Amino acid sequence: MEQELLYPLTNKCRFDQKLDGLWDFKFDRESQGLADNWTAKLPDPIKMPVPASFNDFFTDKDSREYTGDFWYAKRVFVPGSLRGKLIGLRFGAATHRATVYVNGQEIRSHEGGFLPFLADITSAVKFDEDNLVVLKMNNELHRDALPAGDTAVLKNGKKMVKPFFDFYNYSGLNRSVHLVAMPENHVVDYTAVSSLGDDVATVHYTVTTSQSAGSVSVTLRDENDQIVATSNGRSGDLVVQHPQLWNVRDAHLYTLTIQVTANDQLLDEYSDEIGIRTITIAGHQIEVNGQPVYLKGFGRHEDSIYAGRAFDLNVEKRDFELMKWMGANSFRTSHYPYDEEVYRFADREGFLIIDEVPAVGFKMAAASFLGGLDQSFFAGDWTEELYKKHLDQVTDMIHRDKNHPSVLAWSLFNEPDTSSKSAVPYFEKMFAATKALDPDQRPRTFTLNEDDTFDTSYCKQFPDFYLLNRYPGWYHKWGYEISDGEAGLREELDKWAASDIDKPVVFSEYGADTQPGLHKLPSVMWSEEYQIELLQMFNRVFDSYDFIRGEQPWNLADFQTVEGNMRVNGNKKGLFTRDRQPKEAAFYLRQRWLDIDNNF
Ligand SMILES: CCC[C@@H]1NC[C@@H](O)[C@H](O)[C@H]1C(=O)O
Repeated sequence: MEQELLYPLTNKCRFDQKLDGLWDFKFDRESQGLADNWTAKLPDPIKMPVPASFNDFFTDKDSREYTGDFWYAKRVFVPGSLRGKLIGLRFGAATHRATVYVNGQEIRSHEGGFLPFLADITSAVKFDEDNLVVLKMNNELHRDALPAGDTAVLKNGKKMVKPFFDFYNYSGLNRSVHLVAMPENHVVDYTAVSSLGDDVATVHYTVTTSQSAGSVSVTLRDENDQIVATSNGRSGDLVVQHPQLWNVRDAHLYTLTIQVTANDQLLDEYSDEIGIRTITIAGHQIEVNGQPVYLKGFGRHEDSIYAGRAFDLNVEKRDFELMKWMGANSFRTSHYPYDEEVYRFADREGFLIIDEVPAVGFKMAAASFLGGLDQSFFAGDWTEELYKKHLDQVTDMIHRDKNHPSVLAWSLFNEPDTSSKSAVPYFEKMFAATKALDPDQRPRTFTLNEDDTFDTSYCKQFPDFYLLNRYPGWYHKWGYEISDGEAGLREELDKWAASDIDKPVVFSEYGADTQPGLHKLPSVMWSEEYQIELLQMFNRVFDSYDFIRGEQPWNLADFQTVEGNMRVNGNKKGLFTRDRQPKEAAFYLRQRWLDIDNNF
């Protein structure tokens, strides 16, 4: 569990320099790098872009599919003007695990490929010189790690991942690396939680500093840079008269500035943008500022050609323009926390985010799709170790993202196997352990997969609202049989309706693989016409039940998956192609969403 997760910035007290660009890179097929002292020098390295997944740059399959240890190295100059500060390297994401060395000294390790971590290198750094930064990384999948899978050893001795999920195991330094410097006595973390009155808002804040010395003052400025509230102390209330509330697709942000001073000297300053809003679940309504909202959006992936899972500001900008064009107002960070820049986009654009940890593949049946076993995942002997990593990553996700107004809810699993009682103890522990992590007490949930229905799931008691992943018309009752698919879906929803459950239901996945440009009249599966027919079926069902409060088809865009006889170079359920151009269904769904008000 990380202590330092604040987003890096440069100001009169702090220094932040991105180390994006070409790093030295080398596979370590024999896992000999440590023994051969690669922490001092990578022998015969190649150049590798950062941020990027290494996989798709290569022209040979052994390199693209490489599984095991691999190394990065870069010489980093540290200016002498930073002397006396904490010097750190902040990694946005190292997928899936890394150990950091500086000038040959081991600094720290980190497990989890989708959340940041800070390596404090103060003790190892040489000022006004180049410093050798080296990472030893590994991208194997295991049942006791997130995301879940296996790593096989082929007869030729080469390793191969066997994911229990379908997105490609893109690996590497997928997000930016920053050289940062902060005062020894600095702001480590802050929280800001809003409550609303009659034309007034109160932002209750807390500030954590690395040392108890010094006094803290907090200022809040509006969009015209006018001070609207101030307070002193490491916790307190900022009272804002006539607040400009953050609303869905009508975002207003404030700048919160924290200063730490001693003897009239400024020790540290940290600023961030926050939104004044509340999130509540009221019966079967999801409410923002007490107003019901209807979620229109997507499951997504951080995925694009060339750099794989790398965060790419250009792709993110295009994705937001597409989502706005569609009339969307939300998305799920399926199936892992995204780069921080994504949440800042959503804060500015007024999008709601369901923030998800990579607790995906917790279902052996998924593995059986890939030739695995078919048993209850949570009966496995790996769950104790898995739980520790899972809780660690939920804790860090909430710690990192808790101050974003865009974050609506936390998704603690994607499609876990809850059709066996063996899941219940794990869920009881996880939901109990995470209840108090979010100062804003946002709802917690998980997606119920195809096999975990109203009748078969043993874990319906846990989520604050429901996310349903349902695939009639694609994975079963497909093609001409889709009418039975609709009937079956209605039968299940009738049970939800007849039950005493009074919580919102959001459809978080549904869709059909669609080959762009494939047309057939009458339709056939994989045709553009069929994708529209499937969406029309689901929309008829959504419009029949008032407790359905959101629709997020799978996926915004086509994305890369493992090879398989059910995949045509990736998952094609996108409403847009992988190069972000619309399929016919995008025009159909856009028309529907433009007619549905955000507060419907
Ligand atoms: C029936 C499971 C559907 C599955 N759900 C998780 C997503 O990550 C996959 O892409 C999606 C699919 O297979 O299209």
